Amino acid sequence: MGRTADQIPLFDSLSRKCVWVNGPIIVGAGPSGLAVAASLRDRGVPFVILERSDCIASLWQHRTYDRLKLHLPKQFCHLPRLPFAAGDPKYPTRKQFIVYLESYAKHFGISPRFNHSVRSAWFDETCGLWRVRAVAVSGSTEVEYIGRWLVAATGENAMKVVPEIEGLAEFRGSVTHVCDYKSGEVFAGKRVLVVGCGNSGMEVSLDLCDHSAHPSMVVRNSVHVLPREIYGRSTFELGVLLMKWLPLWLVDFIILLLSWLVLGKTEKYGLRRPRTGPMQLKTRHGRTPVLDSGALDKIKAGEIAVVPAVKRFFAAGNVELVNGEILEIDAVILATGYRSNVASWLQESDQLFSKDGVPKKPFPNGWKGRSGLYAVGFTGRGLAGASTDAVKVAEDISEAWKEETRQQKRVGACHRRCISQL
Ligand SMILES: Cc1cc2nc3c(=O)[nH]c(=O)nc-3n(C[C@H](O)[C@H](O)[C@H](O)COP(=O)(O)OP(=O)(O)OC[C@H]3O[C@@H](n4cnc5c(N)ncnc54)[C@H](O)[C@@H]3O)c2cc1C
Ligand SMILES: NC(=O)C1=CN([C@@H]2O[C@H](COP(=O)(O)OP(=O)(O)OC[C@H]3O[C@@H](n4cnc5c(N)ncnc54)[C@H](OP(=O)(O)O)[C@@H]3O)[C@@H](O)[C@H]2O)C=CC1
Ligand SMILES: O=C(O)C(=O)Cc1c[nH]c2ccccc12
Repeated sequence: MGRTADQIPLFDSLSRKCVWVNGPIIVGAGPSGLAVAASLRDRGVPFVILERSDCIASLWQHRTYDRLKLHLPKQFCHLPRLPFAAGDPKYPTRKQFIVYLESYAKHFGISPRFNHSVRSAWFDETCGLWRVRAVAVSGSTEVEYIGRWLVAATGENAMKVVPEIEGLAEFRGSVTHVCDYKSGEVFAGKRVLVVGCGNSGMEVSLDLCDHSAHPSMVVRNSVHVLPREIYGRSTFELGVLLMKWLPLWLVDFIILLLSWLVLGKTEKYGLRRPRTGPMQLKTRHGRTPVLDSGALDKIKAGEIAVVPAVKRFFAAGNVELVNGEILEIDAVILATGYRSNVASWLQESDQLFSKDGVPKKPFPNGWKGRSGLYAVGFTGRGLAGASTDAVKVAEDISEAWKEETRQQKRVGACHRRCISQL
């Protein structure tokens, strides 16, 4: 591991090492971690990024399916200070997005410490510093990073949600969470139950159809399905534009009217709409509407069956639904969502985060805690929300870092806080 003057090992033992970081410690090298790092680099502030995986943007590299594309136009998905290449399409593919993020990291000279899984982080009142313990995934080494600022950038998708459904553990066929799904190829000819009808459940069901599998999709609740584009214009872009002039309820009214013209009544196909409009649900509750990329046509054609909630699975390979119907199935794909893991590693007394691992204060106020704690990318607003957070966090840390650096220079070049030994 390379050492720079900003990261000085304080003491080494066989299994534990202490590293002083003259700048923020960023946890997570996804788009949020990269965005805040780039914004800090721009302001001349040093940092360390700790990443549990072996690459940047591990969600996109290891935990997404082959056919995935950004579902918002690229101008809403780029990170601060570096837009997508002009040659990239309006909706970059997963691969193009990864290439963009790799070049982003290279452009800003960002080299995260990979295979470093943060297990705990707490603020040590005695020295006024954050103490962040990471385990090097390859071996038994534990490294403690110590610094004045901590940025949580581990994302809203750090852990898969696996529901507890009776009989699921005994079910004889394959059970996969969508984060391990790559393509429908391996399911050709199989009857597959897709649990969940968010963007993942809908697109995986479509992918299964395209690979000659037979999906049934569980829809247990209401859901907003919108066309990805309305008459050639991104629905999201239209929503953002209208929101500049009109109240949210009116924006929703217009979007729902246009969606009805393009898609027809989704209720006819078992996709009941929530009472609250799609943009209100997204901005107030973080519930993303489905931006349809072709699944609805397959539902209309009967190639994707919409079914109600699951009551229980049977070991023999069938499933009972809440309406009493029994389906024979070969495999289950859980498209049941994700959650934050912040509560599992961050101990904080001032409670920037709720017990669910997301900031308590709603956007745009959830980015700053006390004692040098920050959050980037927990806004429920995708990549644009992460970029907004990142710029604010970098500005704030940069001011504090410059002030501390000036003070240190005044006191003497080598002045450093006293750090207790482990
Ligand atoms: C399938 C999918 C598609 C999406 N598509 C879009 C889209 O088109 N447009 C849009 O705006 N948003 C989209 N989103 C929203 C999504 O939130 C962003 O795309 C984005 O990846 C979030 O970036 P992030 O850095 O906050 O989190 P992540 O990308 O999840 O990155 C967090 C990083 O932190 C690391 N990490 C976690 N815990 C630890 C730990 N304890 N120690 C060290 N490292 C840790 C992880 O390994 C990961 O690399 C999508 C989400 C999903 C799941
Ligand atoms: N760029 C793109 O094209 C894509 C973007 N994404 C994004 O990734 C994020 C995650 O999306 P996604 O993976 O779809 O997760 P979501 O959290 O959006 O959806 C989870 C789905 O699972 C359902 N569910 C959860 N538990 C159960 C259960 N026990 N029984 C039945 N249904 C259940 C939920 O239903 P309920 O509403 O009733 O809780 C919901 O329909 C979103 O922000 C999404 O926009 C995802 C895929 C593609
Ligand atoms: O894909 C996601 O998770 C997003 O959060 C992107 C997004 C932000 N605001 C929206 C409004 C409607 C549809 C998608 C999004």
